Amino acid sequence: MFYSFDVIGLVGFGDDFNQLESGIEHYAIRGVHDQMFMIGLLNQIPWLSYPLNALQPLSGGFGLFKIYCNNMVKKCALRYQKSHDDTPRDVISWLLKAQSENDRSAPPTAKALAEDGNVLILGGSDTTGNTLACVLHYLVANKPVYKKLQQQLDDIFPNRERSYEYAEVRRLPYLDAILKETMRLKPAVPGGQPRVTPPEGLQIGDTWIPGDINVLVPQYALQRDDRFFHRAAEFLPERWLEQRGSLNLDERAYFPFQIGPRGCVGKEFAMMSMRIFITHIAMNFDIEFAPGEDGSTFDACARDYLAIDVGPLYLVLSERTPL
Ligand code: HEM
Repeated sequence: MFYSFDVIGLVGFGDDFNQLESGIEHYAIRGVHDQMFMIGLLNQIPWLSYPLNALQPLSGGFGLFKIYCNNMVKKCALRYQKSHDDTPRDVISWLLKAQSENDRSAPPTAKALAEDGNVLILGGSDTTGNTLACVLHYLVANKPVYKKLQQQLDDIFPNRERSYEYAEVRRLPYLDAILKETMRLKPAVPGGQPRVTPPEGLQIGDTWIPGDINVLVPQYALQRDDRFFHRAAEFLPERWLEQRGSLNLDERAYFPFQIGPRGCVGKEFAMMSMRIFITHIAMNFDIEFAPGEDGSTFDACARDYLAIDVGPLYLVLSERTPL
């Protein structure tokens, strides 16, 4: 979790949350986590979030998070004003550049830019962090899968870290199959996001939905449905490889990043960040459940707080012997 927040802080603002280094959860992130229940609830009642957000004392820890992000956006603006860098190294500075060039993709106001800062950190952190925790859980619970991944990495990188190249990792189908299968069973946004039907209403198959109605299509339910995925409850990375035809009955029911114009803008970045994390762990460490841990509570207790919320998972990592 610390990893994903630090990475998105760097990519978003050019400044990380220093969590990996300090080992301490940043106060702004703790603010978000303390209010996950409320964030999940308000996702179902969107109109209520506007007055609550406007009243700073009611928005509590989440308010602190927003203040922190707004300050980071201002810091980026000062830095950009000084440098007018043509090739900035963080997303907010790219948006500032777009604003200064009157590009049509630029956020129209300072408030919109600040909102982009919040959404970027929220969208790019717990999603990736919780998915990675789920990947580790499935890998430890499915030893042969982990061993096979380690073997493939050893074959490609005979000198491990010294020969590591992301371009090779990107071309590793088995790794992507593991990530895809994890996101099928534990999608980071499990309950879907609300959409409004067009004013004239919508006919879907035999079902008529009137206009201006909030609808949700929950990834979690569809991606575990036996009508679309044979042996849907099982973790089977092979379903994305050699057994694709026999195990995946209808892949249109798979959409962990959503689809369409409001789908995840960070999809490629998320995949890259997760590939890098998992491959470094697998190359360098063997993993076991910690004494007293069997992963069952972690597996059973994931909750839908807009992003998936997973409990603690206690693992022991031991350094692998050199090749
Ligand atoms: C495993 C990782 C991730 C998953 C599964 C995921 C999933 C999603 C989903 C399902 C949505 C659509 C929400 C909706 O329907 O309204 C979304 C939106 C978004 N995601 Fe991701 N995401 C991930 C990582 C990231 C990362 C790393 C970033 C940033 C670099 C990011 C940035 C965003 C943003 C900004 C939006 C809002 C897009 C908009 O409203 O137009 N996401 N994500």
